[in-house]
Amino acid sequence: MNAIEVRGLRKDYGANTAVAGIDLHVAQGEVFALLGPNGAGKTTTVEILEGHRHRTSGEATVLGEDPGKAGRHWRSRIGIVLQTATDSAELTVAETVKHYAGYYPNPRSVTDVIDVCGLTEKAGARIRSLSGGQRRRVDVALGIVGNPELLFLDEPTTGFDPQARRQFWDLVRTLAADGTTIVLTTHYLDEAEALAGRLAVIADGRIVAEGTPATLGGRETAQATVTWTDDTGPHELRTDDPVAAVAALAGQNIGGLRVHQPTLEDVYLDLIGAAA
Ligand SMILES: Nc1ncnc2c1ncn2[C@@H]1O[C@H](COP(=O)(O)OP(=O)(O)OP(=O)(O)O)[C@@H](O)[C@H]1O
Repeated sequence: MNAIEVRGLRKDYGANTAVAGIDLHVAQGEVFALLGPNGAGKTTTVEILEGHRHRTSGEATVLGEDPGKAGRHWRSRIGIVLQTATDSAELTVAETVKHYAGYYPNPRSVTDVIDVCGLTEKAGARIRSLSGGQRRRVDVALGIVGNPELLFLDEPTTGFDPQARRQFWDLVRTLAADGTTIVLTTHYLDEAEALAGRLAVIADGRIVAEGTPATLGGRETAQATVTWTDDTGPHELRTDDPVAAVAALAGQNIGGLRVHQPTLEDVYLDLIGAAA
């Protein structure tokens, strides 16, 4: 059974359509990323799946239940890390995590959660004394302390330094290896590429492409660009066969040889541009 099944999902705010009929599924144990520009409908979609917003129409099943009707037990099986940070500023990190653990029937060990989120040194520090990135880690700790089967991460690494981002990626991989299904929204293409098994791009409330990071938008068959310079000047060649193009240059007096395969970001920007 899939962790998430969505058919024809739609959300209107008055005359404004935020989600315009989305079909998607997320398999159990999968890391699935939702990409898209500001206002595309990612948060609305995810909040409907979390049971925090009502849909206008369409069908949604999350862990076997309709998120619009599911109750407390269902909620305890889901972890959520929202964009907005927690604010229990006077409590310490350990107190906050312990407090949240109390809401769940089957919580993880508070010490383990603090450790896996890289907060051990800050366990006794008050939340208000933490940096932005450290607070974000507390948000993640609160999202996973209930030992969720399904974890929603909404732009989880915004404000992280590069090292913290890598550590967070390791944490997501650890959770995924334990069998947690993860739905990630992000604006970082490298993050989606590093973590997601599959991803979908939303623009204007619709899914405009879906695939693996390697195949999204025809990336694996897209042309490469070979550039080089010789004594007549710079050259650029778009080709399906960059190996043959480079081989043809062997033995010639050239410099600055480069082969550029489209990155996930190139493909994404093309998709978004085409949808606009
Ligand atoms: N409560 C609301 N009332 C009216 N319109 C809303 C409401 N929430 C979202 N919208 C509109 O729905 C659309 C989709 O918003 P949403 O927050 O889902 O986008 P997003 O893809 O998550 O964007 P971002 O990357 O900026 O977080 C936007 O046009 C937004 O203005």
